[in-house]
Amino acid sequence: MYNITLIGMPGSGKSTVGVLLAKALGFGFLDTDLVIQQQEGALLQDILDRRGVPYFLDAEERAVCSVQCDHHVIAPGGSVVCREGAINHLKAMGPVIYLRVPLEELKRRIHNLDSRGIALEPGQTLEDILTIRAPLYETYADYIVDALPGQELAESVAQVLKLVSAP
Ligand SMILES: Nc1ncnc2c1ncn2[C@@H]1O[C@H](COP(=O)(O)OP(=O)(O)O)[C@@H](O)[C@H]1O
Ligand SMILES: O=C(O)C1=C[C@@H](OP(=O)(O)O)[C@@H](O)[C@H](O)C1
Ligand SMILES: [Mg+2]
Repeated sequence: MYNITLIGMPGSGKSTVGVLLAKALGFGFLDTDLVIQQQEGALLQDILDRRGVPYFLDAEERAVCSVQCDHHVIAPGGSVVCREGAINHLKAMGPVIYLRVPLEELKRRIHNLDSRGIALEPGQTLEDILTIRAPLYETYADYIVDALPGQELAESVAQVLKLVSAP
């Protein structure tokens, strides 16, 4: 079994880079946000608004742990590192790559913080969750790819491609 998982903050490019990476490698692509929505029968933001963050994270863990695939690029939500069972399931499936993007660049990229389905407790900011999650992303990553502010998407894809091979 060989899959590649991209982790990182919302807006770091897991979904956008992931699908291009899969295309370049001839792999399948799986965005686990879509699995959550289908399993829960609701949109991400609706789950968060109606059930709260802990329920959402548990639902994400259930969805991620239900994934069984081979030769796929997997793009989980940024919150996947908040549940050990979820991130460990992905780690067992192949290498994990952290797309590390500076806070200012994340803020430039995200225009819909309140509707995008981010697991923010009331009053929490993007900076707050970056502070909590950065050490988790670094701990769980097999490789880290740094994106410079303003870096072209194609360059981010090329950086990841250099790290992975297609056995
Ligand atoms: N170098 C880059 N790498 C990845 N995404 C980029 C880059 N530059 C700009 N973007 C934009 O940032 C956004 C990343 O969003 P997305 O792929 O949904 O991230 P995630 O799935 O990690 O939340 C997209 O709108 C993408 O076009
Ligand atoms: O970081 C977060 O709290 C979340 C980010 C979203 O995904 P992206 O990281 O793809 O934006 C969302 O769907 C996820 O499950 C919760
Ligand atoms: Mg995504």
